[in-house]
Amino acid sequence: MSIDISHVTKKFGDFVAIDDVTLTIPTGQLTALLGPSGGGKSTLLRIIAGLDKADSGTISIEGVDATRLPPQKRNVGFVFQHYAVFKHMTVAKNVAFGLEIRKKPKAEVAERVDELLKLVHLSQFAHRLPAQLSGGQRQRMALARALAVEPTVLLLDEPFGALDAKVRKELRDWLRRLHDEVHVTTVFVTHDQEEALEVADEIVVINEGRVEQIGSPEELYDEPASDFVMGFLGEVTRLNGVNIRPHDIEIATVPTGAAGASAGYVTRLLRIGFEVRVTVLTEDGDEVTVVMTRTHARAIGLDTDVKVWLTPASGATVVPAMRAL
Ligand SMILES: Nc1ncnc2c1ncn2[C@@H]1O[C@H](COP(=O)(O)OP(=O)(O)OP(=O)(O)O)[C@@H](O)[C@H]1O
Repeated sequence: MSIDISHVTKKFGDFVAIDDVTLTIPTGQLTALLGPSGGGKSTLLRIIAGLDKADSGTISIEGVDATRLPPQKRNVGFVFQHYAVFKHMTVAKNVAFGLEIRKKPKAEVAERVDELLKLVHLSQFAHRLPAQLSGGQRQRMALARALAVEPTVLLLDEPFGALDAKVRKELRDWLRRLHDEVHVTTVFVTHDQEEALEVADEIVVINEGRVEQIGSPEELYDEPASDFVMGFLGEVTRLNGVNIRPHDIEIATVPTGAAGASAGYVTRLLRIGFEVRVTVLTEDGDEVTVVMTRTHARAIGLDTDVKVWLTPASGATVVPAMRAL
């Protein structure tokens, strides 16, 4: 069972926001939709939720054809970046809302709200108003509210986007742990590669309305299918017509005799903590970035204007360069 998206296309006027996307999102996993701004991630999430209608194609959720179902019949919970909370209701009432409109017995609602507030570590704030919570606490409340009705699928659109870096990181760890406890199929949109790499079981890279690659964080990082994916999931530099990660280049101050070594001169050395970022202008005219430890740079006597030889480290990920960096 899963979310099956088949040949979905969505246009806004002449603009193709989602271009014939076919994709299976596995049950019980945490899947990230990752890509640059405007790539179509939110549109695809809204189509899964039923908030937007695809022009063509089908969506099935856990074996049920949801293509024509309204959002409230899809059994999905959502959380958006700026979540609309009921400002005049306490945290507990906000979480209870979905259950109360479904006319669940009072005792059952109270029990479930208690359980959910515990899960999101907000029990002591049950009687506060949302305005008396921090941004991170408010997003946790939003998640409890979305989980209250036991959705089959939880959809999160940049849920931590508006929070500062430290709180984002805390919530990210927390979301991972929460997911390990409840295992509800979760799809979240992010443009932050670090967030996706840290949290997701599976990442779907979306660009210009199309799926560029699907895989685990390791697969995407180690075996990117294109220079776009490689560049989006980490830093890249260009050496001899291939894209390569700066820490995957070996640098020597004496000729190594290795086939395909590129000779050049160090033009800049920048020390950042324990790392050194070295810029090398090769004889072929490439400006290459190499990242290494300070100790290593010192040991080989690296400095500006020193002549060096660059080779890809063995086992380095390299992808033919197709477009400008
Ligand atoms: N209601 C709309 N009317 C017209 N164009 C739209 C509409 N909604 C989205 N678009 C366009 O569709 C494209 C995809 O938008 P979408 O919000 O899905 O991208 P995204 O990948 O989620 O980006 P972001 O990270 O910036 O939210 C964008 O170019 C956007 O301008």
